[in-house]
Amino acid sequence: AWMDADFRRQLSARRERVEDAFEFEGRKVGRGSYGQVFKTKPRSCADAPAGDYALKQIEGSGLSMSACREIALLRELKHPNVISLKQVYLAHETRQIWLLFDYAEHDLWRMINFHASAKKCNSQVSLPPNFTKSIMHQILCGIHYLHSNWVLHRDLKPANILVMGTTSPERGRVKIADLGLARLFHQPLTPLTEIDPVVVTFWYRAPELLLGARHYTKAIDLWAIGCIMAELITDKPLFYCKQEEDIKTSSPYNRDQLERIFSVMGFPSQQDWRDLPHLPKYGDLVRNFGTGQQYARFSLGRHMSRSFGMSETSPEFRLLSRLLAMDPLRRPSAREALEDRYFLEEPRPAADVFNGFDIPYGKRDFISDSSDNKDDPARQQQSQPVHASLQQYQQSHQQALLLQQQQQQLS
Ligand SMILES: Cc1ccc(-n2nc(C(C)(C)C)cc2NC(=O)NCCO)cc1
Repeated sequence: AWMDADFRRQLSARRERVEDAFEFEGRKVGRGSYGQVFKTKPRSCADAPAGDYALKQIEGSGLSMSACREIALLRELKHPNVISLKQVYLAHETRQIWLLFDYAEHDLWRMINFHASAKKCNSQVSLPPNFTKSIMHQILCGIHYLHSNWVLHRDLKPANILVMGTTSPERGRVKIADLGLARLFHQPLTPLTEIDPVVVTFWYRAPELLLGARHYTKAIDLWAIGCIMAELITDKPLFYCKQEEDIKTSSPYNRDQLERIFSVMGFPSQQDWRDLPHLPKYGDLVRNFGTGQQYARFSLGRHMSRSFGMSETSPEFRLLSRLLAMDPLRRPSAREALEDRYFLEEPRPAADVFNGFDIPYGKRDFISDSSDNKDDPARQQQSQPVHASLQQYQQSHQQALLLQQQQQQLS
């Protein structure tokens, strides 16, 4: 052994063990190919400040490439809208790696599902008028910070946008994370067969990626942010596309996903996207879609006004259509998006996206070990029956309303 045995024994005796410092038994809130995440509190003896933490046990053992990347990346990054790594624990006996993060009670995937269910049950959930604007502003601030540090996210989607809960001092603050599985491979053309066969959604993938672009770019992240903005407005994935379970494609070209994009956006003309013919899969595109005449009457404006009564002249729509430019060169940078009129006019974006309103969403459920991993959000399944938390919300909200009415009658 390269170190003196006695010295090693001393080090090992002094090393803080994660199980001594934190209580996490039976408090698993997430699991995927990346490992598993627990909601945890520091034990009284630990020197961590009180409050909830997320403890991530990284899959595999020893310093894997992905563990190295995650630690090296996160320890350099510090921004209010990016998840922050608090501590790293190396369990030498089991060669396990544990990462400690601040705990985020909510994420956009669960929040949007909650609103979609509420709409289906025709029950109203009250949210501040600047809710979407506040969330968009903080996502763009976080991505602007990452992009200025030359960090691309590569897998932005609602499940990766966390929001701090009411027990956190940062109530209602957005934290960009990567709970991911696509994080393991940088090349956009990695055959999905190599990635865990969990269903990967293409709904947020920019058209150039679907047409074989070889490198991720900042513009690819901005496209995904446009998709998230539309979903926050309508509570539906803009480019929702049914996909066969455990899609085992090795090609980046996904005809159904492209078809969905064209049926919302229309088909890009030569003027819209000059470099389109230079993309690797342009031949497949022409073979499958010809000149795209069948999409001539479709446009984002038509889709958003018909499906949501949104005006094509509103600042909200204008920013959305800038983010969803088919040609990546025409999409704004994060900074240009932040300077858009949408964020300058009333109501202004708020630091607490809930703006002091009650937070209607339930807490995360604990995952028992028996249930298979169908629960992880990457499968776009619901871990908690959303209507359960909806009922809780209605009951608590109902009581508050009754109390208010009684008080008004009394006064
Ligand atoms: C292998 C690996 C996995 C996740 C990350 N990663 N990257 C980021 C950004 C948002 C800074 C880009 C955040 C993370 N990691 C996490 O968000 N970890 C907490 C839940 O797993 C990096 C590398």
